[in-house]
Amino acid sequence: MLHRPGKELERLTPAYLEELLFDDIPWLYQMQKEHDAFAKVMEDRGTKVYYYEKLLEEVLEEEDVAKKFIDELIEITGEDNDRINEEIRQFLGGKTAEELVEIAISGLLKSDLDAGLEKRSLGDYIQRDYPFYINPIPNLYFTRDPGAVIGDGLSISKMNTPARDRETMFLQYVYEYHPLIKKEKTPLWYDYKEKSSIEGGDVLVLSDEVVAIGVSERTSARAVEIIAQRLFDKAPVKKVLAIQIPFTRAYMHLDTVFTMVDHDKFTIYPGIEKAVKAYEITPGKQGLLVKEKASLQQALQDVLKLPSVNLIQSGGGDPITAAREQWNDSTNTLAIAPGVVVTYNRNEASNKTLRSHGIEVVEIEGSELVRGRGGPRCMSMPLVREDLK
Ligand SMILES: NC(=[NH2+])NCCC[C@H](N)C(=O)O
Repeated sequence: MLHRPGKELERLTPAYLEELLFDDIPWLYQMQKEHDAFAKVMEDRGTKVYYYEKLLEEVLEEEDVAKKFIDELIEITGEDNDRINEEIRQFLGGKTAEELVEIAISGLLKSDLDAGLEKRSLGDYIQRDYPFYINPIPNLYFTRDPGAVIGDGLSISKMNTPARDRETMFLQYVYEYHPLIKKEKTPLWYDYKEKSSIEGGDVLVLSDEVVAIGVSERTSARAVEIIAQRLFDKAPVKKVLAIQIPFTRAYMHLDTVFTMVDHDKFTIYPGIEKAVKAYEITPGKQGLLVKEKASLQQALQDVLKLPSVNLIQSGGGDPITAAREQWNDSTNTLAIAPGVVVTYNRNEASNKTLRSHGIEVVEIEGSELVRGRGGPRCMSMPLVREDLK
């Protein structure tokens, strides 16, 4: 599942970059071209691509669902002013499903609504100096993060920052109402209304029995415990590998520094190797058993029952190149088959290293896409994985 970047990106201004988790403003026209090419690369390899916005639109064709959606949208984005909320409700109620989705993603400008509104209450006169009633959500094209399919179930993330909350609410609607997801057969591993945060960029399904989860700036140790217990109870998952990485913006999720590229090969940003800690979690008689492992490499060998694993360092051996390319998502590879990954073409040294280890590297252009700080893996959410055994 992908989301084609849209008007929400054009609502970024320097004043709101940080709050909206961006470092720069992309050029939308070019970005969409890059994104279309990304989708095509996957389709050419036999992947069926669904678009988040389309699925949501299909769900909102149903009048009752749209009504509930509008109520919830107002509840989570809402103003502290009942009359304005009522105006927003009326305004959104008159929109088609397609228009509603567009507003829910790209936001609602005060100026779109305010014309003709007569000021009555104190709250009408005094408002926060902010252009939106509903925020744009420019991070939606990182579909990896609001959820993760693990086994035959779905985890809907509790995001760490308010800037991304609404993305998970969309996923909840798709889960709840879209026939593509057979809800009765799809257990929910995590719910976006829970307290402890977990984001999909930290969830790496390593096999049908092993899931690695990053403990990071975005995902808490507590969330890992909660989801691990549920997976042990109801999924075929037997082991969870918790991988602790430094809590910092440059690598907000595990998949910005570490991804799986083949059955026994991983790529890792060398700048974090010393700081990484790995813990093996298994079900015990009274709760979870947690064991600290000697190294990440050892941990991977053990949990995957492999005689050896290869950690391929990104950046081609030079620390400056590695750090620069990590910032541009060299390590955020998307494996579309064992030993075949999609990456940005700009990360020349890292791509070359992957190739020298026998990995097939499918390059895409990403000069605009990269500005949101995410690569091919962040920009995709696998719904169904083939059985590779
Ligand atoms: N899976 C990922 N690494 N996603 C990257 C998300 C980047 C996004 N701007 C954020 O900070 O949330």
